[in-house]
Parts: sequence; C-alpha cells; structure tokens
Amino acid sequence: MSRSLPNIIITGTPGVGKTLHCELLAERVPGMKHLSVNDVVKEKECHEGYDEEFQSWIVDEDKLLDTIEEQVKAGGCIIDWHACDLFPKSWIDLVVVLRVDHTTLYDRLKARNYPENKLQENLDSEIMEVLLQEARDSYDEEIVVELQSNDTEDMESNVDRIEAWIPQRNYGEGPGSGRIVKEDDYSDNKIDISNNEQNPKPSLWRVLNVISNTVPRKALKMAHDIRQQVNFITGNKNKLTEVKAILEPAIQVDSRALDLIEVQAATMEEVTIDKCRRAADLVMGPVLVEDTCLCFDALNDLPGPYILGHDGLNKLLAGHEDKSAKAVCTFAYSAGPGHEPILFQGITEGKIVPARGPANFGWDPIFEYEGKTYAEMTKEEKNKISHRFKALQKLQAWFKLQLTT
Ligand SMILES: Nc1ncnc2c1ncn2[C@@H]1O[C@H](COP(=O)(O)OP(=O)(O)OP(=O)(O)O)[C@@H](O)[C@H]1O
Ligand SMILES: [Mg+2]
Repeated sequence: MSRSLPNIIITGTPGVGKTLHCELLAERVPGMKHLSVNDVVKEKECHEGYDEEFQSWIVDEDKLLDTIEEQVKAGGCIIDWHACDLFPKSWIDLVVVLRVDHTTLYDRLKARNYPENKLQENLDSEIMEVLLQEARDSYDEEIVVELQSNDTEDMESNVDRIEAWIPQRNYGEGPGSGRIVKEDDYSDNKIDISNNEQNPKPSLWRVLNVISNTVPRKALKMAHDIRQQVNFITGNKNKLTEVKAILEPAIQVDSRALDLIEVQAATMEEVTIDKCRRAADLVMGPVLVEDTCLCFDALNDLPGPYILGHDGLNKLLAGHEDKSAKAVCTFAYSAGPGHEPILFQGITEGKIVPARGPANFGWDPIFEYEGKTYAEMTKEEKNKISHRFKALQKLQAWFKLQLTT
C-alpha cells in the first residue's frame, strides 16, 4: 500500500525530547499526526498489566500493532516511543534517534523526580547509545538519523530539517521508495549514520536500562531474567549493610554466613581467592567474599590482614613519625564452583589517629581521611570515599560489562 505522507519514528531515551519534537512537527506539517505509543497503550489497553518492580505498563505488542496498523498504513504518522524495533520495516520511512548530553538528561529526569536508580539506568542507556544501536539494527542504515536535542535551538533546527525532508511522494512501495535522507544531508556532521563497529552490541542493556512508563513485554521478561544477584558471604552485619547500600538495587545482595577457615598465604589476594573458591563450592552458586586490611607505610604494609584492636594498632606506630596508612578492601567474585574468582580491590589512603567517633565498626574510629575518621563520617559520606566503596565500584562496572557482551 502506498502512502503520500511518510511514517516517521522519533525515538530515544526517556527525556530526550521525543514528545516535544513530535508535537511541534505535527503542528507544522499539515497531514502529519503525533502518535504517542504511551497514550495508545493506556487508552486502548494494549497491555498485560502493571509491573510494580519496574513501575511500567507491560506492553502487549501484538495488540498494539493491531490497534495502530490501519492508521499507520495510511501514512502521516509521527510515532513517539522509546522502543522502535517492533514496527515492521515496511511501515517506516524515517527513524530519528534523538540524543542528549548526559548532564542535560540528568537535569531533565531529575526535574521529573525520577528515583536515582531509574535515572541512572536511563543515563547509562543514553551513554551506551542503546537506542541508536537498536534503530540501526532494526532498519536500513540510510533511513536512520541521529539528531542532538540539547536545547531549543537544536529542536528548531531538527524540526526544520525533518519538515524539509517530507516531500509529497509515494512512500511504502518497496525498499528505498520512501528514502528521504540523502548522502548530502550528512555533510555538516549533525547527522551521523556511520555504523559504529567499536561499540559493543548493547542488546541486553536495552532491556535493563530503558525503563519508561511502558515497556515491551519481551524486554521486561529479559530484564527480570538477567537481574544480577550475589550471595555475599559474611557474618558481619555492618559490612552487609555497606555492600547492600552500594550495590542495590542494580545487583541484589543476599547474604550467607559460612564458617570459612582462612589459609595461611603470602598475600591477601591469595587468602581471598582461596576463601572465594571454597565458598562457591559450599553455596553451589555465585558468591562474593571480602577481606579488609590496614597497611602502615612505616611498617612496610604491616599489619595487613592481621587485625588488632585500636590500641594495639596505635601502639604499633608509637615509635614512628609516619602515621600514614592504606585501607585496602579486596572482593572476590566467583560465578560458582569451578569458576575462577575475579578480584576487585579498592584502596583509600589516610592516617592512623587516636580513636574519635562511635566505636561500632572495626577500626573506623582510628582511620582518618581528610580530617575526619571513618567513624565521624555519616554512612553516606563514608560510602563515597571508602576502600570498600572503591572496590565495589569496580565490581559494579564489571557486572555491567558482562551484560553487554
Ligand atoms: N531540545 C530541547 N530543548 C529544550 N528542552 C527540551 C528539549 N528536548 C526536551 N526538552 C525538555 O525535556 C523534557 C522532556 O521532554 P519530552 O517529554 O519531550 O521527552 P520524551 O523523550 O518524550 O520523554 P518520554 O520518553 O519520557 O516520554 C521536557 O520538559 C522538554 O520540554
Ligand atoms: Mg514523551
């Protein structure tokens, strides 16, 4: 079926400005209509209910396509949604992927009161070019264009361009018939259609990260399937609280207290690796173990893993001018029995001082960093600079990488 006006998808991460662009275009170009998938899903009940965890409607894609088919086939639709791969190729003449600087996106999502985890997931998605990749994977390269949407100037120029690309002609008659973007259009670098081979294919990122008010069913199912979970082996409640505060909700942390005898080994890394292997065998699944130590510069990194009481630690340094120390945290993760543990280490440099602050977590009162002991800091302050935070940051980054490969 031919159509005299094209169908355009305007896609991108939540908050890039899809709706704003669609509304402006629909106002400007006679015959073009704004088709908001979010609205159709809710008004025509093209969903299978509400997912509380992701706070999104689960879209029934078959029902959605049936509902809009007639309208789209007639042409002149500006389709507004963050997913684009479900629309048949024969329906679509142009795919515009809006992009935005992540600081600008942060401000826009913050203004919408997005919770921090949802905000972060969407920012990650934008940085990883998830939707651009999805568009390139789903449609012919020459109909996919990337446009910046940082400010009103960008928006005006984008709308001018798209308007200029809508000539009256027959669309939808075989491959390329509706091709309205030509090589010359890419000359000023505003539009980049190059296939970026260097980027890892972020197919799993998409399902985890683009969390909006409506999500495709298959994306939501996969998001649940690949939720990350680890068993943190510890009997120390304080450590568990810190690890949960830093890793959740991205990675669900369950805890198990196992009695693991520590081997005598030359380095703290060897001790941690051995402990991790034995924990994975016992739990028969993914485990995370942790070791913390204090290393004094004046004592060639002793006492290391041999932790003494506050007094003992202070006395060790009594005859030394140099009170500088490193707090070292080493996590080891194993995916299960037979899987080689992977280490993540974080180091915070400070100095040893007479105890200050509440004495309810190990040597926190005697380790001073930039004028405050760990014990004098709030949990939030400590969790931004601590050796444990730095190690967990590496662990988080590694988990994310696993999802993209
Ligand atoms: N190019 C731009 N210049 C200035 N402000 C913009 C621009 N694009 C979007 N905004 C602003 O950012 C906010 C989000 O825009 P909009 O609602 O159009 O995003 P969206 O992509 O449709 O998001 P969603 O996927 O959640 O529906 C709005 O307040 C809008 O005014
Ligand atoms: Mg919108």
